[in-house]
Amino acid sequence: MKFDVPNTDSPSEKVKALPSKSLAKLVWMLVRPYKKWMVIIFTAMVLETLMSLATPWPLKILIDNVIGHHKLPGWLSWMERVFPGENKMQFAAVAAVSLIVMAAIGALAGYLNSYFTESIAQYVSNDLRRRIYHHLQRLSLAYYDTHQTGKLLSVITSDVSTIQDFASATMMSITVDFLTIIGMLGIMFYLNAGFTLLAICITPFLLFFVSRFKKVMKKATHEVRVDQSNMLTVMQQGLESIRAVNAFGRQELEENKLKKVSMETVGAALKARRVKSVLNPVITLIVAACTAMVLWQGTDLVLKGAMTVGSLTVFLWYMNKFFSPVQDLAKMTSTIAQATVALERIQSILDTEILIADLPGAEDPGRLTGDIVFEKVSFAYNSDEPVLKGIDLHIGSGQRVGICGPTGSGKSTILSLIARFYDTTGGHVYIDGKDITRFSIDGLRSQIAFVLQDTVLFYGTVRDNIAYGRPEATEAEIIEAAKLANAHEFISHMPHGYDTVVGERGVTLSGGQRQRIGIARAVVRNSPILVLDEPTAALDTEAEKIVMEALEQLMQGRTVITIAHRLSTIADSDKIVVLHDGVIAEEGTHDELIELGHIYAGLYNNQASSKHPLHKIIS
Ligand SMILES: Nc1ncnc2c1ncn2[C@@H]1O[C@H](COP(=O)(O)OP(=O)(O)OP(=O)(O)O)[C@@H](O)[C@H]1O
Repeated sequence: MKFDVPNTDSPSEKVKALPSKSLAKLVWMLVRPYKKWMVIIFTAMVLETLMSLATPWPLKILIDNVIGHHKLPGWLSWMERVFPGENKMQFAAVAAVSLIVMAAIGALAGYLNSYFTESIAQYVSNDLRRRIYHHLQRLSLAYYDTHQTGKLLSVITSDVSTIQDFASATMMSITVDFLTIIGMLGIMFYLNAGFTLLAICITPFLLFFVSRFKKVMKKATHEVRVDQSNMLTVMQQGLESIRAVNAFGRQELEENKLKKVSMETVGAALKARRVKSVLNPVITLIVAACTAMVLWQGTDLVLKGAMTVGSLTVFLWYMNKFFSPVQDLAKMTSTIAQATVALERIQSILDTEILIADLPGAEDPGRLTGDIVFEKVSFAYNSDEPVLKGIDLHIGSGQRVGICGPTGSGKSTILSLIARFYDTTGGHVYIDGKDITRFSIDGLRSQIAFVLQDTVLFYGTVRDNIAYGRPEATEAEIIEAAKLANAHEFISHMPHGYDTVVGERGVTLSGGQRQRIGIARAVVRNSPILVLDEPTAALDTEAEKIVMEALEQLMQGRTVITIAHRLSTIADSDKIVVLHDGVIAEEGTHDELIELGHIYAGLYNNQASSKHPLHKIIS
């Protein structure tokens, strides 16, 4: 069977509707594209319920009208016309056939029900995963300063799969159970109103139990999920840093960390289990007491001739079945609690405002020339600790500016502000005379290329890694970029050239080779502003020389801002800025600063003679 899948290919459209105000709204947003399927599912559920409700009636007819001697009820009098005479086995045959027909209709409805429910569950979890990831991709870096990746991963994987299970299994049975309860109550009233009231009287007690336990379950479930996330974080960090763990021989420490969080998860899960285990026996006892009452009183009625044996049998069947959906609903308390907690955790991510967002009317800047002005710029990661204090700086287009200063003086922070990884807490940054907050973020960042201390290689081919700077780059552009970056030669010697897979579990590259791929990536991006954050700091002299040659090619015709501890790297810059404690302590060309004979001069001379990195000397 093949059905059209609703087109939900553009999560960005939906994400615009966020933040979602309530869980119900979030659920509705998720299932809305599948309205047609929901109608099919609901119809199938009603049919399935009707067939299940009708199941005991052939038995009643057999007991009362075939084996017993009661007259057929009015609505079955047509059977006497169709099968005249005393051959009651024909009635039995009709009852038997009707059982099969009902089972067949029920089975078909069940098939449609689970087919579409499973489909919705799969598509909804796909939408949800993509929606969360889409949102995470656009959250400000400040969000990641306070949220661990392991916890976010656990939401995208475990919480989404909890919702999927809930949507495919639990939601369906809850609806069927509700429909069954309503249908049964109607028929039971028809059979014996008194007994039915007995069942109804007990229901509020059951619901009271269920709701009391639901609260406890939800709390326990929440604890379990938090502990599971912690566990994932510990494992992720332990495995990610496996080299450091081995180098320091701290395997046991890492195992103990896992042991601790793992035991906490077990503890929280056991708390939930205690609550869950009490619930079922209580309900089973109540149900048994109720059934015993009907059995006792019902037999009395049958003996007095006030009720037929068939009716009592059917009533008991319903009674038993009536409590089973109620019992199911109670059992589902924990599943519902898990789904609610999962949705809440998902919603807490989706409701996080994208801290750095396009302002209304933000425009694509087009090709910038790269004239950058910092005007009284202040910044603090935490409101009480300013990192930059009133920075005034002009970097002309095509200029090369070097920034140096002791560790923690705010050098990288200045670069982050240019690309709007963070927004200034005071003052403004202008590029080409326009406040950068008036540019669209994507447009602004497309004008900046970064080469950082350590180039991250993504799992994929060398070609893809270079094209990461601009996916539409042609093969010729990629090779040209690699040549400019002094990378073509070593790439050509790799087992599959540009098709060699690198990154995690791919071919391992040396630091210098990685940097040259990073430079090729920046060349391909071809943006007017180039940001170099200690691109050669991790390299030995030989590798540094090759990378510097490549960088020289890359810097041609661009505005370049370089952070360096090794002052020789920035000595020939058009301007050198010395940052100290969040303020610009000195500014000028190398010669001017040497002549000034102050901080820079002292450091340069010291470094030249002792080769000590700047930060060690200053701090
Ligand atoms: N994401 C962050 N959250 C909170 N504080 C931060 C964050 N990043 C940096 N800082 C703090 O801001 C200050 C400036 O950091 P920054 O990375 O800009 O310095 P830097 O001069 O580039 O240092 P380094 O030379 O070591 O790279 C430091 O005190 C640092 O601890």
